[in-house]
Amino acid sequence: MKLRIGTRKSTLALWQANKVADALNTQGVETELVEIESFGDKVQDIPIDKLGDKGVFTKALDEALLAGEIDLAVHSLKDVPTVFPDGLKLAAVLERGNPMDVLVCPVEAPQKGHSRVIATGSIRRTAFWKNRFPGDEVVGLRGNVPTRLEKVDSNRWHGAIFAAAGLERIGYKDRISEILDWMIPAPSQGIVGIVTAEKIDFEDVLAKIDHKESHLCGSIERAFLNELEAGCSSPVGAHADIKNGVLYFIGAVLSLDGSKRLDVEREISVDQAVAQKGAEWAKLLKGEGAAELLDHSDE
Ligand SMILES: NCc1[nH]cc(CCC(=O)O)c1CC(=O)O
Repeated sequence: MKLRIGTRKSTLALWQANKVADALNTQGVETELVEIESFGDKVQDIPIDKLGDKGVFTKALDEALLAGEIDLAVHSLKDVPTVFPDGLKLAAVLERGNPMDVLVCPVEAPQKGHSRVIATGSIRRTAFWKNRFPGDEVVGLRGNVPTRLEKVDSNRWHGAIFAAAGLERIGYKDRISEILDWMIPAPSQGIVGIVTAEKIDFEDVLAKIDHKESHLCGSIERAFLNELEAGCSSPVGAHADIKNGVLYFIGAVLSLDGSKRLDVEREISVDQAVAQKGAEWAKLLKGEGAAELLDHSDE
């Protein structure tokens, strides 16, 4: 058996696909990488949230799975919509990397100006930043990780926000200026996910490489996002973490401008933790008006 692993072509995507290949090879399974370009990679100059449909990074790989051209697709799980197309599923995840958001400052001192300028293409990061620093200006930023790093240096903004995992994976750990430990990460940030067809004959080998705790945390965070009918470009943060048999969860929904914010924080025993808990906790925020906050986010 030789499994065909579908991946996007960015350095980060290839690192993640190779990580899955290594895990499978360790189980004695041969693999081959199939590189596929996604819509989100082709169109680099339009903000992510303006590209339309959910799944701008996943659709081309979904289609290849459904057409039987690949056996599995590897994604940053945070880019994967919470609802799968018919016939596909999240089959396994690797152990989570660093889930945090971080600030990268330019190599040369930032430009002087009236207010600090922070760059990010993410609606969630913008809302969290504005919530904490309402006086700062936030400007858009797109492209893959190396492109975004070049832009920070050439524009000399005060900083730009990145996922720590993305930087660490492709050798830019030393560019991290500050860990934003107050910012709640995107649901599933730092998790590599493996998507397959619903029915496959290599379920047993995926079960062996699946990291159960990361899978559980990611599923709870995704259920939280799904219950809010929100996606990866919504001002929603969620993070679950397991320590000594206890699962700690924090989640928040913000208004686009960061001026309003609803939070939920819970601790439960891992024995009681199921994906559905995320939906339960999202319902608590809906009861406080989360849906209305998000409604205004689509404009
Ligand atoms: N939206 C792009 C994206 N998708 C996954 C990662 C990083 C890896 C991860 O979070 O798992 C990144 C880069 C970033 O947000 O800076």
